[in-house]
Amino acid sequence: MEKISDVTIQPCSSTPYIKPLRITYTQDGVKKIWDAMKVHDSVCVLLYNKSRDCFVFVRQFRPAVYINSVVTEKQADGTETVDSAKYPGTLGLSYECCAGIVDKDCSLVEIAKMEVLEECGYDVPLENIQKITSYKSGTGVSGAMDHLFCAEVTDVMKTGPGGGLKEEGELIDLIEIPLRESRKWLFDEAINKDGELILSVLWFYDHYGK
Ligand SMILES: Nc1nc(=O)c2ncn([C@@H]3O[C@H](COP(=O)(O)OP(=O)(O)O[C@H]4O[C@H](CO)[C@@H](O)[C@H](O)[C@H]4O)[C@@H](O)[C@H]3O)c2[nH]1
Ligand SMILES: [Mg+2]
Repeated sequence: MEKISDVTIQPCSSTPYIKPLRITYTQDGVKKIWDAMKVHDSVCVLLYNKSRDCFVFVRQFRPAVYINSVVTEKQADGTETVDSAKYPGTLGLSYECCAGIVDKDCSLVEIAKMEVLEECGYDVPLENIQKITSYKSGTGVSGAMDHLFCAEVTDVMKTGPGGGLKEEGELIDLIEIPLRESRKWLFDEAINKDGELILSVLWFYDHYGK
């Protein structure tokens, strides 16, 4: 099983955000091919606002969520289109913890702090940010590391509007979910959520005995 050799990695095409690759290798004497992706590692921060006993999440339009929620139509020139009258943009809205890619030369917790300020407008002291865990995500396709944190904030720490970096085209809504309503909300399958949000909130219940 673990006898891997002759590994090669070849690019298909590449962007600053993702790099699709074809990997060939020999496993237990059998030649194999696997198509995968290099992506950035990421940090993800569960925000709990103590002043109002609520979680603070972000809501964004995620193109990847959208195109995987609709039926596409193949055009004569080979492109695919989506009938947006039939499939509204709401299908691509996703609720997530504040999160960002690890693309700066500073510590993970410092990146977490920056993302909280950029996306949610809270200036949270580093000592209020605690590590939950790190794990491999998307193991079939990317296998990047996700580093999960939890930050306790108060209304006093809210120094800006959040909403993401306008110069990078980010458009982010802040959504507050009261702790007392969160269990039902967490398992409402009609609401698109990232798995790291569910994991972080379950950790919160366990850690704080809620
Ligand atoms: N991906 C991408 N493709 C583009 O074509 C593309 N074009 C521009 N961009 C820019 O990249 C930046 C990405 O923003 P973040 O650093 O905040 O990262 P997120 O997209 O929020 O992703 C995080 O949160 C997700 C949900 O929890 C997790 O799944 C990820 O692992 C986790 O990293 C933005 O400035 C965006 O304008 C693209 N980004
Ligand atoms: Mg983000």
